Amino acid sequence: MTLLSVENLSVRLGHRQVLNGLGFEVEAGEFVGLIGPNGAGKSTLLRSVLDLVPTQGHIRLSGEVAGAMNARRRAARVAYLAQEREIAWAVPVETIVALGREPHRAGFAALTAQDKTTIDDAMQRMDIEAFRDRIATELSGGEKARVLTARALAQDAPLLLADEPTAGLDPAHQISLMRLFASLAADGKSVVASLHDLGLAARWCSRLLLLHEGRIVADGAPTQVLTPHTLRDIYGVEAFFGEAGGAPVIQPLDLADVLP
Ligand SMILES: Nc1ncnc2c1ncn2[C@@H]1O[C@H](COP(=O)(O)OP(=O)(O)OP(=O)(O)O)[C@@H](O)[C@H]1O
Repeated sequence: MTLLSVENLSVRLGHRQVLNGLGFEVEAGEFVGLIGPNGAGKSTLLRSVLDLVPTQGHIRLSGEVAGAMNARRRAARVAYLAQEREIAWAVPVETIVALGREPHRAGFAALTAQDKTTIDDAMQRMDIEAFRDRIATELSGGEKARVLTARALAQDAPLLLADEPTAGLDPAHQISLMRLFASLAADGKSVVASLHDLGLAARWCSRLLLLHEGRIVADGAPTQVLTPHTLRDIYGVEAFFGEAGGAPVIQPLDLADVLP
C-alpha cells in the first residue's frame, strides 16, 4: 500500500526555488533515509507533506489529497518530528507525550486505556520512563529529543516523518532509534527520516533518497545510492566503504579535494 505519493512537487520560498519537480512514492514497510547536504531541501520536503509550506504539485497520504485534509485527519495518517527540539510548556514529560494522542481523542475526553498503553509504550521505546514526571523544559537537549520522538510515536500513525531524529542523541540512543524505525517498518508502517549520519543511513535504512539542490539525484538501496562517486560529487568527501554483520559500513574520512 502506498502511504505517501509525491508528484511533480515544487516549492518556492522567497526568491529561492527550494524544490524542483520531485516525485517518489513510499510504500508500507519502507524505512526511507532522506539524505543530502545542508540546504538540499530535506526539511522543506518533509514540511511540504505536512502542508507547512506553499507547494505546487500533488501530495497524497494513503491515496488521499494531503492539502484537502483537516489537521486531525492528516494527523491520523502522518506523524511528524520537527527539526526544532524546543519544548515551550513547562509541564511533565508524560503530558507532552500524551499530546500525541490528541488526534484519536474526542474533544476533552479522558485518556482511554488504549491511549495510556500507547503512551507508556512510546515512553518505554524512547527510554524516558525514568523521567516521566520531570518538567520537560528542564531536560537536556538529547532527552528533549527523545520526549518529542515519543510524542510522535504515541500518535501511532502509519507514516512517520522525522527531521534529523538522531541529532543530539548519544550513540546507543541513535542505534536504538534506528532499530526502532526499522522494526516499525517491519511491522508495516513507514518511516521517512532525514539523516546526516551516512553510516547510520547506510546500515539501517531500506532505501535512501539523495537530494541535491532541490532535486532527487539518487533513489534506491543504500549501497546503490552511497557510492564513492556520489559521496565525492554531492558531499565532496572521500569515505571508507566496508561491510560488517551483513550490512554496509560507510565512514566519511576527509574532504575529497584534500586526499591525494
Ligand atoms: N523561509 C525561507 N525563505 C527562503 N529560503 C528558505 C526558507 N526556508 C528555507 N529556505 C532555503 O531552502 C533551502 C532548503 O532548506 P531546507 O531546510 O529544506 O534544507 P535541508 O536539506 O533540510 O538542510 P539542513 O541539512 O541544513 O537542515 C535552503 O537553501 C534554505 O536556505
